Amino acid sequence: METLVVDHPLVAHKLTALRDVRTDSPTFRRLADELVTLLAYEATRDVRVIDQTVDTPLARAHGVRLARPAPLVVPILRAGLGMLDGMTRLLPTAEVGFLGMIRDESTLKAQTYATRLPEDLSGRQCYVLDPMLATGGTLAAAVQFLFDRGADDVTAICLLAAPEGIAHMDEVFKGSGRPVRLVTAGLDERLNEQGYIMPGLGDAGDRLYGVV
Ligand SMILES: O=P(O)(O)OC[C@H]1O[C@H](OP(=O)(O)OP(=O)(O)O)[C@H](O)[C@@H]1O
Ligand SMILES: O=c1cc[nH]c(=O)[nH]1
Ligand SMILES: [Mg+2]
Repeated sequence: METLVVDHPLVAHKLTALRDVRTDSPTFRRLADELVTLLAYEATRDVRVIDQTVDTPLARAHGVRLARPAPLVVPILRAGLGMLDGMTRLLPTAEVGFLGMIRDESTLKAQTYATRLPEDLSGRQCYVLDPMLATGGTLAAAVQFLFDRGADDVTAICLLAAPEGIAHMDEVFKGSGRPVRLVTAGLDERLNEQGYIMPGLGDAGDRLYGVV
């Protein structure tokens, strides 16, 4: 998987604050929101545009506008919802589809419990939002779901990733002929025995929305 770890002091500063066990839920939400906007700037570098001219008060200028169909942003519930506003602030004309997925904490297998997306995703650029790429089971299932509906261009935006998750994505999608990109604020060392990213930031969904 083509992976970009965004190397920027503001991203590193916000990620450090996000990791801090003392960061409360309102602050965690704000930091996740700010971080995704910075990551989205890099993740949308290849967003499709078409030429357009515009009349300034002085003359005609050549520019671009976003191509159609509009990009599709797909937050993975629940934790990915914490990244949606930051993403659509940068890409206000994007459409939004929803995938509800949960990882069984004993088997670490991902289960899909909700889907609300267009049936046909041919020709759509898709941006998957999920703060954590741990074993990669969740992201692999999400990307496969989008491919099955015809998407051929998928970029995942994650706040943190583990090497095991990236390796899993490489394994699942190698030779698929459909490239998957990852843009992340940090690539951590490893997973622990419970499948948590180390040093990580804990359970992103719980830190955003409370322990369930
Ligand atoms: O790479 P994986 O090993 O599959 O783990 C990552 C997934 O786990 C977390 O979701 P969780 O299952 O905790 O659901 P939640 O967002 O409702 O908290 C996280 O937001 C990812 O979706
Ligand atoms: O570290 C992890 C791994 C999976 N899900 C999380 O929220 N955090
Ligand atoms: Mg969770």
